[in-house]
Amino acid sequence: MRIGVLTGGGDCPGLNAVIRAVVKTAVTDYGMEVWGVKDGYRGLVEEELIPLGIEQVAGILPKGGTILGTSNRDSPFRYGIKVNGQYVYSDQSDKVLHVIDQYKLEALIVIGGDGTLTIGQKLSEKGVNVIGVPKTIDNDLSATDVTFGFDTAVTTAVEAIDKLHTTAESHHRVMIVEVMGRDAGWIALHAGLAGGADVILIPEIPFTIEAACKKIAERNERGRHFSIIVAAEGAVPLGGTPVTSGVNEGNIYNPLKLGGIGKFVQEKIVELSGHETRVTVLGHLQRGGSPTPFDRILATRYGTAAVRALARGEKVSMVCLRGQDVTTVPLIEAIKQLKQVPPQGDLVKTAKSMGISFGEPQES
Ligand SMILES: Nc1ncnc2c1ncn2[C@@H]1O[C@H](COP(=O)(O)OP(=O)(O)OP(=O)(O)O)[C@@H](O)[C@H]1O
Ligand SMILES: O=P(O)(O)OC[C@H]1O[C@](O)(CO)[C@@H](O)[C@@H]1O
Ligand SMILES: [Mg+2]
Repeated sequence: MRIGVLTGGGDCPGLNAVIRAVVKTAVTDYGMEVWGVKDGYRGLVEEELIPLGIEQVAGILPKGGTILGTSNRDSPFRYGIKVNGQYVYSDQSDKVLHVIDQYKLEALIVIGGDGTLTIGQKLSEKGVNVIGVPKTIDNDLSATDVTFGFDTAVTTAVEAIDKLHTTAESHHRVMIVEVMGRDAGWIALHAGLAGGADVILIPEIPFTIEAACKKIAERNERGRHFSIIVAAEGAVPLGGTPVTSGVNEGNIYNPLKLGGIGKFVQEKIVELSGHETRVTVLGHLQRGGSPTPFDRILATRYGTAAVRALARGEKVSMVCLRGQDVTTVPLIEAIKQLKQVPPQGDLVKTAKSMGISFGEPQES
């Protein structure tokens, strides 16, 4: 059996661990041949594929990023090419089928988030066998308990919060940490809880500055003249819209580049309370670096499970973690709905018991 593997969407730590596990399992356990597709679906349209053997994946387990490259723009169903500085779009999915045929690939393993997996589903409807592997630092895929990359991103954010704590305390400042999380506040919630934040702002719970300032004032009264606010980039002020920093050219599904919520909150806090405030935007630091042991293991389990699923004849599914077990779900189930933080869920309740404010209007 010959299979292809690609990585799509934003990169994250653990992609290489999946690629390694796919190749080692496919080659050693099943005698399969593996082809790596360069830069996500772009490589299938442009016919950029490389053979992947044991040698090619040696030493990549701890390496961040992806040896195959990735793209969070290229979809075969709406493929953009720049002509005279302007993107011109066309459906290149038949070209992709042709390339798959030419390389005699019997299946694709697509490692990505909701977008990459949705494209995988659409290709499967054209007859391609597709096994998805759920990746994203945002942890926003509902069919799995966890996506790989999330644990590393949270670890990076917690390290930053710990460091900001000491300087916040020394200078009696409010420190705002802006973390990623476009539609879901999982990184902010986990990092805020683990880092002992005072205020956590997430897309799922609209906030008011008044409530955040009340928390800061309460702390001041107790002699705690500093506070830590963790804000997800997609957090929304009550009655407002997310703060954006530009456009993602040619991306109709994610047309707006998020960013700037930290600065927005800073200006409002200074306006309302006069408290000295600083902002740190973690940005793509959260997507870089070596995966944590948890992510290395999860990614390895996902990679081996994806190959095993193909070997036992599965045609369109996604590997996922359910409790202690790695299993599979139909791919269509995996992309139905994003997983957001339940505002009444245990994690939010726990955070509230720790005195953490979510900036809810009733708090002010
Ligand atoms: N609902 C959708 N249907 C078809 N294509 C989509 C959809 N959503 C996104 N895409 C396309 O899928 C590609 C990858 O999407 P995206 O950049 O969101 O990455 P992803 O795989 O979802 O990972 P992540 O969002 O975690 O970075 C892009 O070309 C995007 O335009
Ligand atoms: O790399 P880009 O295009 O700036 O994408 C950033 C987006 O990707 C993500 O990291 C998801 O992969 C989001 O959290 C963030 O909004
Ligand atoms: Mg996406």
